[in-house]
Amino acid sequence: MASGGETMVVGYALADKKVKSFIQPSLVEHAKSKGVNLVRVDMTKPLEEQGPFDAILHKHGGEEWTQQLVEYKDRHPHVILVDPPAAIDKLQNRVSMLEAVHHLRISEGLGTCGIPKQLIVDNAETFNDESAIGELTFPVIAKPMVADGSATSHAMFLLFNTKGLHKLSPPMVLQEFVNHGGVIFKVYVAGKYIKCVRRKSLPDVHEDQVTSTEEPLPFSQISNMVSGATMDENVAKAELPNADFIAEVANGLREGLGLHLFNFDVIKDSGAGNHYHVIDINYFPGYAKMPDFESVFTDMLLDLRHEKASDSKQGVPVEEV
Ligand SMILES: Nc1ncnc2c1ncn2[C@@H]1O[C@H](COP(=O)(O)OP(=O)(O)OP(=O)(O)O)[C@@H](O)[C@H]1O
Ligand SMILES: O=P(O)(O)O[C@H]1[C@H](OP(=O)(O)O)[C@@H](OP(=O)(O)O)[C@@H](O)[C@@H](O)[C@@H]1OP(=O)(O)O
Ligand SMILES: [Mg+2]
Ligand SMILES: [Mg+2]
Repeated sequence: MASGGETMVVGYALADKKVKSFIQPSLVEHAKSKGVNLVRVDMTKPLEEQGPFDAILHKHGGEEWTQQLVEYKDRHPHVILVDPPAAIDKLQNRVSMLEAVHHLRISEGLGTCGIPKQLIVDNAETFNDESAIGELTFPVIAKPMVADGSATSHAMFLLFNTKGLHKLSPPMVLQEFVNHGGVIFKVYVAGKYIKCVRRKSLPDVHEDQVTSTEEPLPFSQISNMVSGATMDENVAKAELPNADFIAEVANGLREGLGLHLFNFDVIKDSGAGNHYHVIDINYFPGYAKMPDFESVFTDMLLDLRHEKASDSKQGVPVEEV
C-alpha cells in the first residue's frame, strides 16, 4: 500500500462519456504532479489482472461488475472504494436517495430543509386510489423510480392536474412541484470540499395553468441545458443560500449517505420564508464544470489516503474506510 510520499495508484472504472468529460489531461497531469497516478480500469477484464490499486473510482458499472469490485475489496481490504457500492445504491432510487435529508440537524436561524411531499407509485392501480392521489397538491412532477443515469431515468413529466396520470408508466414517484423562482442551486461535494452554483430550473407554475393545462409536460435534465455565458439574468442575479446553511446540509448528507462524491439540487420555497427542499442527489456528478476541479479532486484523493493511513495506525478495522 502506498503511504506518505509514495505514488498513489487510483483506478477509474467509468463509462467512455465520463472518461472524456472528467479524466481530462489537466486532471491527469495535476494529479501526477502530486503523486497520484490515475489509471483506467478495463471493465471487460478481471480486476485481479489489473492494478494493484490504492483506490478505485467507479460509477454505475452494472451489477456484475459491482459484484466483482466487492469481491476484490474483500481480497484486498486496504483498497479504498470511492465510494462503497452499498452507499451509492441508495442514490439509485428516488425514495431512498432523499432519506438522509430527514436526519439533517441544521443550526437554528440558518434556514430549514426538507423534501417536497411525494407519493410512491409502484403500479398503475395507485392512480385509481383517490385518497392517495388526493393527498397531493398539484402540480406534481412524475419522476422515474430508478435513478441509474440512463436517459429514461431522467425522463420526467410536469403534471398540472390528475388528467394526465393514466399516460404515465410506473414505478415512479409523484413529487409536489414547489415554486422556487426558476433557479436551482447545485451543491457539489467532493470530500470536505463544497461548492454551490446557480442553474436554470423550471419556471413557477400559476393557478390558471393548474386548471387549464391538460397535457403532462415532458422534460429532461433542464438544469444541464443552460449554463455559463448563456445563463439568463434571472439565474445570474439570484441570491445564493447562506454558506453556513449549505455547509451544514452538505456535511450532514455526506455523513448520512456515507459518500464522498455527490451533488445535490436544492430549491428555495417561494411560499415559505427561509425553507429549502432537496429534490435530487447525484452520485459522481460533472465535477469538471467546477473551477479548480483538478486540485480539488486530487486533494480529496490524498485526504482519503491520509485518513486511511491514520485509521490503520490507530487500529481502526480497514473495512470501515
Ligand atoms: N419538486 C420539485 N419542484 C420544483 N421543481 C422541481 C422539483 N423536482 C424537480 N424539479 C425541476 O426538475 C429538474 C429535474 O429534476 P431532478 O433534478 O429530480 O432530475 P434529474 O434527472 O435527476 O436531474 P440531474 O440531471 O440533476 O440528475 C430539476 O433540476 C428542477 O428544475
Ligand atoms: O457529465 P455531466 O457534467 O453532464 O454530469 C451529469 C452527470 O452525467 P455523467 O455522469 O454522465 O457525466 C449525471 O449523471 P447521471 O445521473 O446521468 O448518471 C448527473 O449526475 C448530473 O447531475 C450531472 O450534471 P451536473 O449535476 O454536474 O450538472
Ligand atoms: Mg437534478
Ligand atoms: Mg439526478
